[in-house]
Amino acid sequence: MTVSVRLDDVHVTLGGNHILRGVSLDIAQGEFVTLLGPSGSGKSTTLNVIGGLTDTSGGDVMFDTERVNDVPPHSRDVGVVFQSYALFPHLSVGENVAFPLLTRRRPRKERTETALRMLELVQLGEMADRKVASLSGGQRQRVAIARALAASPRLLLLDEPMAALDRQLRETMQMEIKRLHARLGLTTIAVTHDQTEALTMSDKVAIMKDGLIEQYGTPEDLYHRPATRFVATFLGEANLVPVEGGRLAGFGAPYAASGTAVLRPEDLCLVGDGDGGDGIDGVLRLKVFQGSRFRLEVDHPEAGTLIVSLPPSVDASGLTEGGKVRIGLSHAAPRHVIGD
Ligand SMILES: Nc1ncnc2c1ncn2[C@@H]1O[C@H](COP(=O)(O)OP(=O)(O)OP(=O)(O)O)[C@@H](O)[C@H]1O
Repeated sequence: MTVSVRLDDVHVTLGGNHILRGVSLDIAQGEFVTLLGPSGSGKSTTLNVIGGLTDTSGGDVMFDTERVNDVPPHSRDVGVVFQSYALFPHLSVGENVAFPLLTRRRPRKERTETALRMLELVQLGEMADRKVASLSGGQRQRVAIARALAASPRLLLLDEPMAALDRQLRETMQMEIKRLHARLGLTTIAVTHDQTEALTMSDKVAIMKDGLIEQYGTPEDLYHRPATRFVATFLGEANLVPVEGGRLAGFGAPYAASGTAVLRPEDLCLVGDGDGGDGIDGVLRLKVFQGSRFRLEVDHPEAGTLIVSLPPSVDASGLTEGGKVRIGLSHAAPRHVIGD
């Protein structure tokens, strides 16, 4: 059975430094949650607190209704995959996967059968007898996941599991881990500093900054309704445009609240000459074709430098750097404002 996890006002002090300063987090049974944030924000420390590798100096760590602060790591039933994979190079793939069962003194037959089942789960069923040293990075990562799952943990923790892989392999593995999660329904908590990875894999994302959770929600929530400037700019590209007197600076569009409007590049569009006056004239500073979109940077005296995303099918041949470009708000643009 998998568990729900709750952190309630968790504090951690290491080497005299206050590293976690009151982290609270609610993770439902079967959810995939990612801790995302810049280097040093406390992501790994939070994961280690959940796994029992780091002691708390305050607050509660709950698995379902059980307080686990004083439960040692090996008694928490947690599977962990580290960035380094930490596999044993002198053992075969199958022996690596079976290792957690060996330490639990399970009989040989059960160890071999479970290892094979776990390897099939990560599509390495044929590789049980191979030496770890002969595997690619992506295969090693799968072995590490199979090993973490072998002892039927109640919870899976992934600490930057994709960091050592190249980009293409990382994207493949993100989808594989997501499929595996959908199949097993095991509560999973991952750490990453890669925002695309967080958005791709997670039911919910916790954005961390300076030992605190800045915002916790679904990827859509965080992207469309960031609570702070930090979240708006950390997760994807954002245009932060002032709203003064109920009007969006430059554009003049009416807004219900004052503060700073968050406009994603895809919330802006080109306005043609025939579309009437609903647009602002800016100067095109940069035009880049990125395959899935054109990315424009447009300077406007009141709205600032705006990043605009256009579909790749748009005829952009008439847009020249240094020339004038008229842009407006797309119909679907949300009117989201953050207070200052
Ligand atoms: N054992 C320790 N003693 C003292 N300070 C520590 C210790 N472990 C971590 N820290 C500090 O705690 C802070 C948070 O570290 P943590 O590893 O949790 O951050 P992170 O968000 O996972 O960063 P990264 O993405 O770089 O791994 C950092 O400033 C780090 O230097």
